[in-house]
Amino acid sequence: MKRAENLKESFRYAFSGLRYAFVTQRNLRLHFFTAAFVMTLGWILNLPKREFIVVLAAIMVVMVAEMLNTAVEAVVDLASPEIHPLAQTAKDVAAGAVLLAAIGAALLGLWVFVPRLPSFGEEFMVRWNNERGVTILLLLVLVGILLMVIWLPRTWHGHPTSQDH
Ligand SMILES: Nc1ncnc2c1ncn2[C@@H]1O[C@H](COP(=O)(O)OP(=O)(O)OP(=O)(O)O)[C@@H](O)[C@H]1O
Repeated sequence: MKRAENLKESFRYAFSGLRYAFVTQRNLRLHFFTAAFVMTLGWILNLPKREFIVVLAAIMVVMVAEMLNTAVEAVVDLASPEIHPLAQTAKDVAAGAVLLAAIGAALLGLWVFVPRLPSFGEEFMVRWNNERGVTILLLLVLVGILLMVIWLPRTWHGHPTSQDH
């Protein structure tokens, strides 16, 4: 069995896992783009700090659930490559956890953002007039993430089991 020799190695393996999940899991990439979009929207709408933190926590819960789901899928495929009812249970329950987290985050997002959307145009103009540089930078970052979400999987073959799901 391969073991991490020190803290640096542990981080390297952890980052490798993050990269693997990001590159191979379409849903995780979608969550990542949604997170960037929601945070930009929150910044434009001048969301109070406390609400920003709650939104951020919900985003993290969804992403962590998606990564654990990916780990469960890999372990199940290793332990039971053939069809088995328990393998199905494990994968379905893990997928259900992601769904639950995503529904919670979506409801929370609606609750926080919908009442503020009517003032979007006004708030955007305030940001645009006072902080044009940051606004343009954030919009460019969003486009960059979108391009990365679309193109990254085609350029990375760094893991023996990497394939787009
Ligand atoms: N070994 C197995 N035995 C029985 N059912 C399985 C098995 N592997 C997968 N399934 C069923 O197929 C579904 C899809 O499994 P799969 O491994 O393709 O996940 P996936 O669609 O790639 O998930 P994701 O989109 O999150 O990556 C599972 O939820 C489960 O119901």
